[in-house]
Amino acid sequence: MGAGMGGLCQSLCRAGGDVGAVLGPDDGAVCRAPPGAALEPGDGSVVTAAAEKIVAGVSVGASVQVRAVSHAFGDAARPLPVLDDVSFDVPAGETVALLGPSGCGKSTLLRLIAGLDAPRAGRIGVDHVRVAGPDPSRLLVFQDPLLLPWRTVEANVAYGLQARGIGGGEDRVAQALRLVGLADFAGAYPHELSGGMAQRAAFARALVNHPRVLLLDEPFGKLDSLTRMTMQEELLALARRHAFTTILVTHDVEEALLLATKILVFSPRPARIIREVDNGLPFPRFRDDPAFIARRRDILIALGHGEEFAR
Ligand SMILES: Nc1ncnc2c1ncn2[C@@H]1O[C@H](COP(=O)(O)OP(=O)(O)OP(=O)(O)O)[C@@H](O)[C@H]1O
Repeated sequence: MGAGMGGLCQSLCRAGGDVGAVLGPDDGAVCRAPPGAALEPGDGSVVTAAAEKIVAGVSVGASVQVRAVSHAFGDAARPLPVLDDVSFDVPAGETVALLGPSGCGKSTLLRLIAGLDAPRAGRIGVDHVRVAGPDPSRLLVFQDPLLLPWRTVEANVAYGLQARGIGGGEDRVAQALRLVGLADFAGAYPHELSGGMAQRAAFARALVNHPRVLLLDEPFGKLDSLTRMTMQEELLALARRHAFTTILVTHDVEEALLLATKILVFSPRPARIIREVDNGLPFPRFRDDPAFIARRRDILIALGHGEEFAR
């Protein structure tokens, strides 16, 4: 993704806010209004302001509000509580990392922000507008690239646009492939790609939709450590240059510290935020920086690791 990323900010950035209720500042109240219902006046102005910025070419990510979100699977007789009163904000253009034990509820939270499921309690907003369902401005990228094996890279990336009936997609597809450094592999099939290239294609498939919020669920989890480092650097460059908002689920504390401006540490299921780390380390960040090491130790201890493993 390093090459060819310049000059694409305008194309990546467009209005894509949901039409729904407005979320206010940290009121934390459990939402009883149906999705799409206005909770407070003034919703239109937020979207309009964002659209104006985008037209002016400044643009970019959307802010995300998570307010008193609780969620459970199962039914009333046998509920499986997964999220417990989770609240946080992600300012537009920033990267927040979610860390926590396996099975605590991180992916569930991403799915709720994506609008694939509705929280049982609480509210989620994008630019203070309530999330009422999935939207191409908020996209998930998974650990597994999930490419369609019978389609070329280009056709995989174009798939979402075609499904939505968006014409003139060729330029957008070419742009997205350039952005992730796969321009020369547009005609390749997934089986001809390395793991890293396949994951780049998955990123291109998201970027072609001009997302304002990228939801990344352990996106580098299956890559070897060197490819992983390269992809981390490339994601960082991409996110910083284009300023989309990123919410990253990872098990890798160093990855969180390298990429995120804020790190949220969750308890075992049902996930509660047990530690919030403001990661104001300047870029470029170095793993051997004493401040980096201190934060790493702090987070590992919050995750329940003993002193000897936290060093
Ligand atoms: N659709 C579902 N129906 C029932 N239970 C589910 C569903 N999705 C997830 N769960 C359960 O919810 C809990 C949280 O799952 P989730 O995938 O959100 O955890 P996670 O923190 O992302 O885990 P990991 O880090 O291992 O990926 C788990 O106990 C899981 O079995």
